[in-house]
Amino acid sequence: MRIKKEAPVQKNEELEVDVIDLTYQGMGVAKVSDFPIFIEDALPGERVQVKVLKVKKNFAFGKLEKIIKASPDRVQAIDRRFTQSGIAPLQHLAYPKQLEFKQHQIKELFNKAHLDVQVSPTIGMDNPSKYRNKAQIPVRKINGKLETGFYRRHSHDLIPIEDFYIQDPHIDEAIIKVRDILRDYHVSAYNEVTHKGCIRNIMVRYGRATHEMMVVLVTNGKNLPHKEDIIKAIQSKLPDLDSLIQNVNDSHGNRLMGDKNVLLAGKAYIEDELLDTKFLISPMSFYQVNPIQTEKLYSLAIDKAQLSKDDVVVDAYCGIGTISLAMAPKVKHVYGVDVVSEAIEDARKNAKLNQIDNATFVIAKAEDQMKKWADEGIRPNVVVVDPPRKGIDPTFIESVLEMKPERLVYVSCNPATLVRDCQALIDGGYEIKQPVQPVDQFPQTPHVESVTVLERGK
Ligand SMILES: C[S@@+](CC[C@H](N)C(=O)[O-])C[C@H]1O[C@@H](n2cnc3c(N)ncnc32)[C@H](O)[C@@H]1O
Repeated sequence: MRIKKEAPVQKNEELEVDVIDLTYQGMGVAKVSDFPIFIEDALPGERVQVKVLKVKKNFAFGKLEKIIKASPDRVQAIDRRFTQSGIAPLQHLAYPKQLEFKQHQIKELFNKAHLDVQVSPTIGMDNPSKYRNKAQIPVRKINGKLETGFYRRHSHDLIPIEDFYIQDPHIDEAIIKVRDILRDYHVSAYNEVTHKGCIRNIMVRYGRATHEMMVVLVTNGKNLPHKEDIIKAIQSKLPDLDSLIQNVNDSHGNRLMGDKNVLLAGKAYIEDELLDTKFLISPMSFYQVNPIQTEKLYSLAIDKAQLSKDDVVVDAYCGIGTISLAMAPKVKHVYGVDVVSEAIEDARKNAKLNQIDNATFVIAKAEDQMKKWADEGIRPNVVVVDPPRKGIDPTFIESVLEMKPERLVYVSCNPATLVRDCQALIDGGYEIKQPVQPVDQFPQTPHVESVTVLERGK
């Protein structure tokens, strides 16, 4: 007979504990008889008083009530709401320590997989705030008023916020202006319980190099009351706005954007520049959110690819062709693939915009297209991957092993899937000889970006 094990802590219990670690989500970890308690805002080395909020089978969540002994790495938090909303959950950790935490996280995951891989110190920012070039801000009604802000973590309760701390201030300013116009015209905010109300969220993109700006009003259905007046008011309050778009999203659930875009004013895209290359960016296309660090990240990826004039490169998960087009002038041909059709349409336009004629872009799942290219006999010397958090598909790895590129440059935003995929590539004969290089794309948050080079063994 199995005996049900009791958790050693109970809901609402008050405890004094030592914080021993930080989770990959940036929460402090304490243990009571080996049972982990995750505590927001607590740092390793601290002794804290916590109140147990929730007890699950294998762990509990605790609320930090009092810091009894503070870590020397603790700094004054800018605003409690940035932790509550998850905008900047590491704001209380000194920036150099955030960089160490990110390096350590990657190292630990490789160690756990018994892979002997070196990890270099994280490349950080001189000014680790106000860096984001994109915001997607939820809109809700609070106390009868349309508000913009961010959700409390693990909930859909909106906390009104005007200064988002990690976003370019031009974006914060635009959101306040648009919010006030929507209030003036009594446009309703979306209510996800009743599925009624008009504005679901406001997306803003800002080109750091070009200062071009796009505002997207995401609406629950086609109707946008007082459309013409709102367009005029936005143009008057944001005279330099380059693109105003309505995105229709009448889906139930958490999808941020719908499939249909209606151009309200200006262009259907904005332009920006990275590494002396120009890019058109449509509302649905992925574009890295920290342009200063992106240049460092891509320069590293390009250097580490050791490109030469006769090389054929595959850039998988290529988005609007950022890496492909920065590499194209150095090689014979680049093949890019992405599953989002708008991104590939942008990539093709971006090739023309930069007078690049040695890049081919395909709309497909990377795993399907790699197999097709392998079957067609395409044999790249270098494969670059920059996948979403879930990493690369096993069938993609099979095609890499068939194509036998000399190098695979892996740009990763999730060290857990990076390590899993590296393991599969190492099993297939690849080696990691150079240290993995983390680059801090998301200061004040626990997100970790890195570049790893896998070389084909002899
Ligand atoms: C992290 S972004 C990288 C984009 C680009 N390399 C850049 O830096 O701008 C990941 C990209 O993968 C694409 N994507 C997601 N799943 C995919 C799949 N199965 N096959 C191809 N592309 C995919 C997304 O559309 C997105 O553009």
